[in-house]
Amino acid sequence: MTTFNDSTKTFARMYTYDTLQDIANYLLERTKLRPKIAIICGTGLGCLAEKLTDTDVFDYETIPNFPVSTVEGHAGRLIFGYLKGIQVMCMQGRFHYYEGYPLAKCSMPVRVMKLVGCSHLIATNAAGGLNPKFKVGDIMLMKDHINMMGFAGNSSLQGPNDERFGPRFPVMTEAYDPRLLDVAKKIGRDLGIENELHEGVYTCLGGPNFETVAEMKMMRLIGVDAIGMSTVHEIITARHCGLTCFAFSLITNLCVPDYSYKDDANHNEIVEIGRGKEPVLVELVQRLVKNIHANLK
Ligand SMILES: O=P(O)(O)O[C@H]1O[C@H](CO)[C@@H](O)[C@H]1O
Ligand code: HPA
Repeated sequence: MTTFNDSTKTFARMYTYDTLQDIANYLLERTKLRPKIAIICGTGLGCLAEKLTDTDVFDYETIPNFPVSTVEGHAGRLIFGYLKGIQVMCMQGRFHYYEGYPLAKCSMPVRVMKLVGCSHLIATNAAGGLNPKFKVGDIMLMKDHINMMGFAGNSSLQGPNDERFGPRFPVMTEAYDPRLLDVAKKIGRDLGIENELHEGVYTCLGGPNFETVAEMKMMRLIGVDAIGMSTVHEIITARHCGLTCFAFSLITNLCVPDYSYKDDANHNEIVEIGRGKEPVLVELVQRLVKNIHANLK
């Protein structure tokens, strides 16, 4: 019988440094672009990738050893291109634990980004707003996260550690780069959206079910502001291999810890909210990319 731990270790062994280097080489041999900045598009946020110009596009199924996206709102393409003249690589569609992929597999594209030559990761997601100040359509800049799945003994870094990626015990105290957080807040003020922009703590639950009222109450008690089903393991993998990280959540629904609240979360609406916020999200990411590029060493 295959146990949870066996399959996690199997995937960790499957995505060895050499296998991931082969994937990176496959891409580098097929694009002339050498981006330093990688972007992961969350549910309904694929519009960011549509803004790239002069692109080289790789459908996930054409990349050796790459998983495929199975979720509505995640196109399943890796795109190299220019965002307002700056080279980026963009995942239009990510992998989630509830799709049946172990966390190491969900976040293995982050190591490919590193091996392609990226130094920065911008991760985006759709999330349920638990902080009562949040409204649907607001943006929460991720200041920190609580790794609930890690508490349960599940990590993208489980299994043998390859020091070429990073240390066995990586530090997570500055998982989200404080300078980029300040830059994003300034961009928010410049765009006049400071009233819709918050900072907060995100958590990733395994999904695919949304939360019970009791679970929401518990999350609020421990300091969570927004709940999703992604990003945390990507950031952990990215920090492990030395990428500078920035992430934000688009609040697509409210998590109201009250049995009388009847407006339940719904995936189709979550996708639509993301699409509706396209102009402001694209502008935020474009300005952030410009700032990162200007400060590259
Ligand atoms: O985190 P992203 O990929 O944005 O997607 C979020 O939206 C989906 C639920 O509608 C879940 O997959 C959740 O994680
Ligand atoms: N809970 C968990 N994940 C989510 C939610 C939510 O309310 N909204 C979008 N992703």
